[in-house]
Amino acid sequence: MAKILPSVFSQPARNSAPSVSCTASSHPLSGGVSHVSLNSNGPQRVEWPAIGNGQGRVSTTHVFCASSASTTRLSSRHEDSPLILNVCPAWFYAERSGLSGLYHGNAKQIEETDVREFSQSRITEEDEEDDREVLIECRDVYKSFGSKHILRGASFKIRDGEAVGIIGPSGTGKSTVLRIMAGLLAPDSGEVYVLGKKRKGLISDETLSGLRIGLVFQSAALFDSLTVQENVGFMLYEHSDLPREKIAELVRDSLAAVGLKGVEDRLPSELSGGMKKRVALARAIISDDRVDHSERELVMYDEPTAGLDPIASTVVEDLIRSVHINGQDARGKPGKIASYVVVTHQHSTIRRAVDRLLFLHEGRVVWEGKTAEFETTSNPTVRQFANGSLRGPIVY
Ligand SMILES: Nc1ncnc2c1ncn2[C@@H]1O[C@H](COP(=O)(O)OP(=O)(O)OP(=O)(O)O)[C@@H](O)[C@H]1O
Repeated sequence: MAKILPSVFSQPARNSAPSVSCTASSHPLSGGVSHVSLNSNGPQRVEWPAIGNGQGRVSTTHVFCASSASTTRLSSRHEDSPLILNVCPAWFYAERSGLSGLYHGNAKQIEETDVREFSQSRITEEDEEDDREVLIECRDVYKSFGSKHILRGASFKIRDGEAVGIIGPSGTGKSTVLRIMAGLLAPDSGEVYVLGKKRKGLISDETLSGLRIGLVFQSAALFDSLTVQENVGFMLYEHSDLPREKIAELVRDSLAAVGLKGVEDRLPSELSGGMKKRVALARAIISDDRVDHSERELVMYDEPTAGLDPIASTVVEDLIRSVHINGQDARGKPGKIASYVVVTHQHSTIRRAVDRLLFLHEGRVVWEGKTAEFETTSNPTVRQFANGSLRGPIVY
C-alpha cells in the first residue's frame, strides 16, 4: 500500500458498495503510485499501472475506469480542470493534487459530487506538461441567468502563445465564458485569474492588469452609423491622443493585415458578412504603436466564421492565424498578440485556426485535447459532436 497517498485507502469510496477495495504500491524511483488494483463486486479483479509522481504532491492527474469487462486509462494529464468523466458507470480511481480517491458512479454522480473538489488545487501548482505562463485561468466558475444554470464549475487555463478553441453544443455557455474571461460579465461564483492575479470585478473596475484583452463579437458588432475607418480606429480616437493622420495610418495597416484595402469610407451596411468580420478583426488588433508592446495580449473571437461560406471561412481562419504569428503583431512588427481563443462550431475552424480544444458541455469543460485528438478521441460526448450524431450523451 502506498504510503504517500493514505487518503486513497483510508477514505471510504464514494457511493461505495461494501465489496470494493483499492490497493496500490509505490514506484521505486518516484515514490508515486506505480500500480493500483481494484477489487470490485463479483469475481473480476482489475489491475492497471499508474504513473505517480508522488512525494506528497501529485500534480499529475490519472483517472482510471474499471468496468466489468476491462480497465481503461481515461486520462493522464496535468490540468486542474475536471477530466473526462462522462464515460461509463463504473469505478474510477482518480489521483490529483492530493485529492486522490476511489469514486463510483455514472457521469452525473461523479460530476456533481466530485468535480468541484477536483478543481481546488492551487493556481501556483507547477504544470509539468506546459510551463508557459498562464494568461487567464477560470476556476470553478458558475453563472446563471435567472433560473438557467449555464456555467456549472467551468475550469480551464489559457496560456501565453496558445491558440485555443472552445467548442461544444449550442447554448452550453461558450460565449458566456468568453464574456467572463473578457471581464464583461462577472461569475456568480468561482474565480478568474489574470496573469495569476484574481480578478475582483469587471474589466472596467480593473487597474492595468498587464494583459490586453480583445473580444471580437459574433455579430462583428460594428457601429452602423460609423465608417469602417471610424469603427476600426474607434478606441484610438476615443482613448488616445494620437493625431488623426496617425490613426488613419494605423487603420490602413490593420485593414491591410486582414486583406482589406480602400474600404475606409464605407459604412458597415455596404460590406458583406465576411468583410464585416474582417473589419471587426482589424478593430481587435489595432493599437497605439507607442504603447509598450511587452504587454501580453489575448484576443477572443466569438464564432468568427459563423454564416460565412466555406471559402470565406478559410480566409478568416487563415487571417486569425496570420495576425497572431508568434512574435509579430498584425502589422508585422515585433511583439504582441500571440494568444487567442476562438469559440466555434465549424470543423474547418477547429482544424485550421486552433491547436488546442476545450469542450464545454453542461457548463463544464468535459474534455480537453489537441486539435488532432478531436477526430480520434473515444470520449462519447466529443465523438457525438464531431459526427453530428443524434445518439449520445448530448441531448437536444
Ligand atoms: N444576458 C443574458 N441573459 C439571459 N440569458 C442569457 C444571457 N446570456 C446568455 N444567456 C443564455 O445562456 C445560455 C448560454 O448562452 P451562450 O451564448 O453562452 O451559449 P453558447 O454556447 O455560446 O451558444 P451558441 O453556440 O448557440 O452560440 C443561452 O441559453 C442563452 O440564452
